[in-house]
Amino acid sequence: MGTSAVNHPFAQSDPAVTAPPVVVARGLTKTYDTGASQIHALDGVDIEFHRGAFTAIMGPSGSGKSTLMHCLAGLDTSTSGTVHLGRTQITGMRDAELTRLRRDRIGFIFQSFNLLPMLTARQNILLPSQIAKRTVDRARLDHIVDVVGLSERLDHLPAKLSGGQQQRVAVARALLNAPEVVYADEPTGNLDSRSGAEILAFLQNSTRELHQTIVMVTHDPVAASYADRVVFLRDGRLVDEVTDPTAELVSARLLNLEV
Ligand SMILES: Nc1ncnc2c1ncn2[C@@H]1O[C@H](COP(=O)(O)OP(=O)(O)OP(=O)(O)O)[C@@H](O)[C@H]1O
Repeated sequence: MGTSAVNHPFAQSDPAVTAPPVVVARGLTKTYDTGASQIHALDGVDIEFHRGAFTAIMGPSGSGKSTLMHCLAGLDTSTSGTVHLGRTQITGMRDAELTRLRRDRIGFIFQSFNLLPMLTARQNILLPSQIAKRTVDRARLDHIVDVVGLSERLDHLPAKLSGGQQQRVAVARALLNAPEVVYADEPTGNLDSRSGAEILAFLQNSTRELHQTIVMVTHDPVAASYADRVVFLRDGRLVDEVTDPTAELVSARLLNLEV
């Protein structure tokens, strides 16, 4: 009797391998024309992100990490190539459509938290759902707030919260709507190492428990080690990839790219 890939126990249990891709980019390029010369910020990137997988994007400064994330998330337009979110091709969409798509289907976590200072933690978490006139899943809200340890602080303004607590609010806000993908741009860049580790553990748990798909840009090999997979960019091209990374392995691969 033959064994098919579908029946393989590891293939079935590894979401990074078996789940259909949530985000697919093909032949993605982004060229800046500076007059005297052209900068190829992205130079033909093909990449997929699968449901429930936590992926880190790394690479030397100027390698194209932010450009890639912005093009994937519909925050920037590519010069050529395609990006799909599920069955939806987002390249070529008009601004208004992109705004709706980002609001309804994508979660964002930024280095600088991006909370509204006049709103409490609870109001910040609920704001995107209110703007989108979405019914809030109360059980999911309670679960997420509980997991990130914000239950006692929901009525605080951001100014009364530590950086780590503010980022937990941003994580809860990003996860509440169960978006198809969460993009995190240096989410621990402004945090001390303990708060950073907590945030990364929450992100990691959300992929395991809630099957959340997360794509994170980071400079930090320790942060990247929380991911299932690390992809490396150099000069706008994908040049390396590691699964089940350790901080040491990621550091060594990065060092290779910088020489
Ligand atoms: N608006 C722009 N005009 C011209 N060149 C740009 C522009 N934005 C980015 N670039 C160039 O595109 C390339 C990729 O930039 P990008 O910010 O994506 O890199 P990065 O890997 O995120 O860098 P860092 O780690 O320093 O944040 C760099 O050479 C950068 O100088």
